[in-house]
Amino acid sequence: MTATYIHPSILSADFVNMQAELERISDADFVHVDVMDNHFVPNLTFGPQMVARIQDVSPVPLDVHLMIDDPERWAPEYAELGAASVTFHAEASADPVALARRLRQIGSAAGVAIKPGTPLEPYLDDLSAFDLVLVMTVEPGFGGQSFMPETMPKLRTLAERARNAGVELRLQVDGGISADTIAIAAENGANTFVAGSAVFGAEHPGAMIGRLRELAAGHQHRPA
Ligand SMILES: O=C(CO)[C@H](O)[C@H](O)COP(=O)(O)O
Ligand SMILES: [Fe+2]
Repeated sequence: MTATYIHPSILSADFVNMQAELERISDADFVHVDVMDNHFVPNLTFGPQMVARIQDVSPVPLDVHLMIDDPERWAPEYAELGAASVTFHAEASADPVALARRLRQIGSAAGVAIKPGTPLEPYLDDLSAFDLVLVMTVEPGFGGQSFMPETMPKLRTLAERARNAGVELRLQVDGGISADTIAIAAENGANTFVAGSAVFGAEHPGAMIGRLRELAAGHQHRPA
């Protein structure tokens, strides 16, 4: 059975009590850290200094999601501060393959993200350049939005292309993932699940992480 990974998004955490919030999700595989610059998306979170402090105190490794312009300028900083994976948006990058190579050289896993309306085709021949592909299941910018099922064919195509090419990829979904939607994403090929409001809004985040993991594992993608 392929591993499934649950990444709570701290976008839905209490920013003033970040260390305590990180402790609440210590059962997770990774913590998903949304960096927004108010240019690439109409929202603003934090930058490298805050992420470095999160890296210092987090009980689980960091999965950084950069929703920023000019990732060539900034993404390497997040790899250098020790993030386990750094994912930048294809729409914002001048050369996604070159940037992924740089991130790997620094020592982090390299991820590329695409918005719901962005076609997959330009990247399908370069899958081996990446460790992770993030298919956004909402328009990036805000937590608490509804899952967009129309993104699922892209995920399925990606899963099939990666398998046919023999490329081991983490296929990540982000946006609207909950106990109601995780099964459909798993069935369509996702193995790495970001969940913000579903985890931090739960009475017991650890129990919700366990439940999401079980649901994902029980609905794994079956190749056609
Ligand atoms: O990248 C993001 C938004 O752009 C967040 O990771 C995502 O929205 C998580 O929040 P939720 O699970 O509540 O949808
Ligand atoms: Fe995210």
